[in-house]
Amino acid sequence: MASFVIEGGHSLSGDIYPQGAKNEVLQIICATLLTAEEVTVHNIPDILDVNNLIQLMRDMGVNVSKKGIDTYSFQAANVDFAYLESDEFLKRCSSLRGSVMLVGPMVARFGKAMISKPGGDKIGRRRLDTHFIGIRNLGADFVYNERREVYEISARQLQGSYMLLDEASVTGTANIVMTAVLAKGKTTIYNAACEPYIQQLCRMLNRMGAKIEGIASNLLTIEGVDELHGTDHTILPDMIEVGSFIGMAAMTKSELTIKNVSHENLGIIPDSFRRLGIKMEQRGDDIHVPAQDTYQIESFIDGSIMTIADAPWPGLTPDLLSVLLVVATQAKGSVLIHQKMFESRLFFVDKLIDMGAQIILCDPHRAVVIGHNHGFKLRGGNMTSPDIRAGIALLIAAMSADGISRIHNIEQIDRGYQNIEGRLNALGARITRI
Ligand SMILES: CC(=O)N[C@H]1[C@@H](OP(=O)(O)OP(=O)(O)OC[C@H]2O[C@@H](n3ccc(=O)[nH]c3=O)[C@H](O)[C@@H]2O)O[C@H](CO)[C@@H](O)[C@@H]1O
Ligand SMILES: C=C(OP(=O)(O)O)C(=O)O
Repeated sequence: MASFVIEGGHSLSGDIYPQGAKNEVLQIICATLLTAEEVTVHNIPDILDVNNLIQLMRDMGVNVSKKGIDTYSFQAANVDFAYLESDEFLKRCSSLRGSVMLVGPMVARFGKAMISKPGGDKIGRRRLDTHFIGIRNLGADFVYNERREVYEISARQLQGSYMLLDEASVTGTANIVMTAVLAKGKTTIYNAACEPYIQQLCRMLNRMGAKIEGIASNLLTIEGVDELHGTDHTILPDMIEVGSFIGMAAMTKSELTIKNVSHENLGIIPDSFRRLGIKMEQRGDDIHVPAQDTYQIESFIDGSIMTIADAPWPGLTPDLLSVLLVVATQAKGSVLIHQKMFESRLFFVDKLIDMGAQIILCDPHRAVVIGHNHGFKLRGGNMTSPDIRAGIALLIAAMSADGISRIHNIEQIDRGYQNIEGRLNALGARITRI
């Protein structure tokens, strides 16, 4: 288990480029299984989850070539079915959440797939009902193999269907879309997730020959086609990284320019930070955050205390609530952070409380933060990162704190943030990996 040692109290300054979006690239790589032709993907981040998925694709028999610093091509002319039956495959799948999205493309193109419990953050229950029900609606059979603790999925002829999803699941929608593109006839998915990740996936599939309408809405219509072709695709900048950098700048009183953010795909993210009083300016496609001595949390128009809550897109992504929470600890004023989707994502606040933050954890979903207005600095601490976004939030806390902090289990951060210490040290941070 690697750790970061952080010397707090240093401001940052300069330009930072967000990496490609982790949650988009996981979908896109899985989708390359839908064609025997070559698919080239640009702006792939060099992060643990993605590298694990690329290795998994290679082990499955996909021809993967590195074409440039962040460009890979994938050609799934053949897939090694013996490997898919192996314990090794199932073990690898259980190390990352994104592996669940292999099911849709495998069933659609080859008529069979296997799935064990996928990995990812341990942030509460993460059910797969939406995936299973949706893919079953298209005609696939799921059989549970008790001995191996896996589902074996098979389909002879997938048939398009109407479905109303029980929730707007991001990976669930991606999986169903990837199954439906090769099913016979028309599929309608209502209450579909519509994050930029899904929009990007649908646009790429259309370039491959799929017929998807309703992109960016929660009503997708898919006319099945017989086969798909190769294409080129560029991953969007990671909106969660963009938000993390906005919060980091405010918390460490830094002046940062976040470059090439793809503003039109950030949705409500910049405004959510503005509600905490953080000033920022859009300059072309960059976001400039000036150094700020203070930022004051807004109240609602009726004067009541601000609530920041997650919601399915175009609502606020749950993946930024940990960062917003940590940033609020040094704001002026109070805010209720309401994490509606996940039930174990707020427990990391104990560590912030140890560092001197004023937070009341009301229940597993809600925390009230009373900001210090920079009047009292957090104290450096010794902590373990429980999940990827708590990890980056703790890193931000440590960078703003007095003294030295240690964060253990930083593999959680490495899952989704590329060379984070190198990029932040170049701006003035003092972070050492040990
Ligand atoms: C690899 C990947 O892409 N992971 C992302 C994906 O995970 P993932 O696709 O696994 O998450 P889902 O969208 O399925 O659901 C996330 C959680 O929210 C709950 N839920 C979801 C929709 C809804 O309308 N109501 C509701 O309560 C679900 O029960 C679940 O507990 O989307 C999550 C929600 O944006 C993000 O946190 C993850 O980073
Ligand atoms: C929860 C996340 O990732 P995963 O779904 O891969 O666990 C995340 O990216 O914040």
